Amino acid sequence: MNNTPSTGLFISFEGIDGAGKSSHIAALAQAFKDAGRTVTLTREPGGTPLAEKLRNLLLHDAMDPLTEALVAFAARRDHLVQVIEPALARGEVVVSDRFTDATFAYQGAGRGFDWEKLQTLERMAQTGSGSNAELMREPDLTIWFDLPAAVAAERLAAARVPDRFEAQPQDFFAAVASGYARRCAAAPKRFARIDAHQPREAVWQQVADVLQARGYLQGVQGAAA
Ligand SMILES: Nc1ncnc2c1ncn2[C@@H]1O[C@H](COP(=O)(O)OP(=O)(O)OP(=O)(O)O)[C@@H](O)[C@H]1O
Ligand SMILES: Cc1cn([C@H]2C[C@H](O)[C@@H](COP(=O)(O)O)O2)c(=O)[nH]c1=O
Repeated sequence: MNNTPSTGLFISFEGIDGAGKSSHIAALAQAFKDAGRTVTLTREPGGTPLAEKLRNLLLHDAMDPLTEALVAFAARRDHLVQVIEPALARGEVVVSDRFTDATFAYQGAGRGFDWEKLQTLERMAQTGSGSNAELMREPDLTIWFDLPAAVAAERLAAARVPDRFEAQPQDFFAAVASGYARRCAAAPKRFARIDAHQPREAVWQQVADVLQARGYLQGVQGAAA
């Protein structure tokens, strides 16, 4: 079946490390494919060869908060120009594991970097990346997995060796979560808050309900693995 519409759809997933986004992102991408859509599944920082190199620096090399923000936005600009805008122009669904809200949450609320300067960088990096020079590209929908920092820490302790961010103390993640809450309050139409402190099936049901309520996907089946 090829019912690809002429306009694309851009969905980002956000949340503190360990909030449980990963398996649901894959399941959502599959649900769109089952509905006949072409999906570009991507992530930030990353998504292009250059941005993946910048990701490696961001996750493993010590740097000050402004440098972190500049690296994140440099990676984002390349990702937008090389991958996201072309996919949206082809009418695809772009599903990204994190986007700009992560920079506000981690570098802004987490590291304490100036919120207004981040807004300036956001406008610079996300304007004129596609065919419409005036447009500041933002996701059509941001699915925010809200989970207490203490619960995320328990989940991650059992899961994997931490990178530079995952090794931060719980206070840092509580601050990051407050950054997401601030972005959500500023853009309530774009954001959908998911209560991620639930069993996987219940979390998936919330994601499916959001997609259905917004008319992006009907009759979504199947819980995330
Ligand atoms: N609803 C859930 N209940 C309990 N454990 C969960 C749930 N969802 C995910 N987990 C577990 O928590 C850990 C972190 O999940 P996951 O890697 O999906 O998080 P994430 O948000 O993608 O994290 P990151 O952004 O750091 O990559 C994994 O071990 C996963 O199996
Ligand atoms: C986009 C973005 C990400 N980060 C942080 C958030 C996470 O700790 C890592 C990415 O790891 P993940 O396992 O792929 O979630 O990077 C950041 O600090 N700033 C950003 O803009």
